[in-house]
Amino acid sequence: MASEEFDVIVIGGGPAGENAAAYAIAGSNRTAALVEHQLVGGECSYWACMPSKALLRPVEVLGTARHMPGVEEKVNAYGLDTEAVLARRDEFTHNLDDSSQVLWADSVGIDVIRGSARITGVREVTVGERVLRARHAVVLATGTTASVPDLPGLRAALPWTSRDATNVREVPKRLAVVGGGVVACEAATWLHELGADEVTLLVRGSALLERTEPFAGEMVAEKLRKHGVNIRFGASLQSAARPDVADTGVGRVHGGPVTLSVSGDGSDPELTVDEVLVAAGRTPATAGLGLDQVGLPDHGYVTVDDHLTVTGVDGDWLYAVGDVNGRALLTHMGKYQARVCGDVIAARAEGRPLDGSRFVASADHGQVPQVVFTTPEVAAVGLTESQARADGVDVDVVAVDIDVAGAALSRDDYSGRASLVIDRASDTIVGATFVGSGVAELVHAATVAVVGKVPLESLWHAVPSYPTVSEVWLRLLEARPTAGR
Ligand SMILES: Cc1cc2nc3c(=O)[nH]c(=O)nc-3n(C[C@H](O)[C@H](O)[C@H](O)COP(=O)(O)OP(=O)(O)OC[C@H]3O[C@@H](n4cnc5c(N)ncnc54)[C@H](O)[C@@H]3O)c2cc1C
Ligand SMILES: NC(=O)c1ccc[n+]([C@@H]2O[C@H](COP(=O)([O-])OP(=O)(O)OC[C@H]3O[C@@H](n4cnc5c(N)ncnc54)[C@H](O)[C@@H]3O)[C@@H](O)[C@H]2O)c1
Repeated sequence: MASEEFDVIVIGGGPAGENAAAYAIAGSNRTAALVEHQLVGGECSYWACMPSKALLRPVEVLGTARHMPGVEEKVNAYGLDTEAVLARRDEFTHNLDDSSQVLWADSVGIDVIRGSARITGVREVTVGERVLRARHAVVLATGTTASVPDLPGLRAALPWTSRDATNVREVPKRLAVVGGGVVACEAATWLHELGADEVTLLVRGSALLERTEPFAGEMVAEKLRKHGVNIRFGASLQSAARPDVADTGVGRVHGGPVTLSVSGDGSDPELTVDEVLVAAGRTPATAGLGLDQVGLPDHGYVTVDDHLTVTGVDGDWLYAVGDVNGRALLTHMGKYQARVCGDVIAARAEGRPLDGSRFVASADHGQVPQVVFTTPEVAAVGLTESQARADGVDVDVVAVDIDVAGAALSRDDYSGRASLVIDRASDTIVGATFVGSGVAELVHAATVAVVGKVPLESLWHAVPSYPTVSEVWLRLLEARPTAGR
């Protein structure tokens, strides 16, 4: 077996892995290998964030146009042009060709190695016949894959996962979606608009988007229902039967009708659909990765400290960034961790102390922003009221409808709501949630306030421009009894 040496070896070429490799060698003559067994760019670029947002943007634009006098008269008779929407999606995913990402890797001095990697010893990674040795660090960035519950008949029915939904080629007319989380809500939104006439969400809990403020899930549910999506809460999938299964490829209907057995919500116990999309969370891609070779459990999320160093392994050489550490399953958080991790590797390689906040992934703890691109959008950062109370924080909560001039101007049917969770002791915001059209771009101001621990007294002087949706900040501050008085 050939043996090669690199300063840094990264396993997994998704957004987290790419950034960890780039930061670890930036401005130095260190070498890095990035091992990828599918496409450089990872789940995000080809099967997750990029295609899903490319599919959702036209839905939002059409929704706005349909509520804008002067425009609505021109568009109301039409739906989306499915072919054009899918073609634009394919442009964003580069038709599943990663050559531009590989060129970028090359340009920053990263060697891309194709193949499936596994750890075979301390600082040692094996890819097929090649044994790679790391002088300084090995970074795990293998991400997650879609979880498909082990229910009778379900896996045999070849259900859709998020990859099929984002890479849709053939829109099923009757669709069941298992789950009520982010993937379920977003996918139901675009698939319904692209022509899935009968969409049923099977949600085992009692709310959508359970990790957000309750009003967010309620507003998304209300809008989905208004658009004709059937949401069954308390509905538990028991089994699936698909007599005519066909492996037609990603994004195509996988055979004949599927009959689902559903219990718990008192509604029809049998549901027959053309396709079932399982959106029931993620499984870390650690099975077979050789974690047991270094004394770690051989599956599950990999636990790290705030330097992204894997806990339970001596020598500070093994790191894990992105989805695989289970801290925050979001691209921007994986890339943030990667920047911290790369800086830590560089500092340790150069014998510099880890002095300063740049070397600590502090935002992972209660300061995570997220945008859910549903109709309406949900944008949130930090803690919800219930999370803050569970953490023992004494909080005030203010919530107002987004009823400002900027909102009314942006579309005629604007309806939205915003809330702040305020730590009474420090008079700072520990959480913020916005629901409404276009709120995706509103959340970063809240992130700055949360991370910067900006006192509300100071925020009173951060004057939102008129007429913008951001004016809701003023309404929120006014809604707090003592604000600015
Ligand atoms: C439908 C959907 C939509 C999403 N939308 C958003 C969004 O809008 N915004 C957002 O922030 N997040 C979104 N996410 C989450 C986001 O996709 C993930 O958080 C992100 O991809 C994680 O990046 P990563 O680099 O950790 O892992 P991944 O992107 O999963 O990349 C891991 C890479 O490692 C490779 N790999 C795995 N094992 C090995 C091995 N043994 N050897 C070699 N290579 C290996 C894989 O092939 C893959 O390329 C979405 C997720 C889904 C499912
Ligand atoms: N816009 C975004 O930021 C975005 C978009 C999509 C996905 N993501 C990320 O991807 C991750 C995965 O998304 P997701 O929607 O798959 O997961 P999720 O954790 O958000 O939701 C999973 C849903 O499936 C349900 N569920 C879990 N196990 C089940 C079972 N056995 N039977 C029936 N229902 C079950 C849960 O109750 C929940 O409703 C999320 O953590 C999210 O952060 C982000």
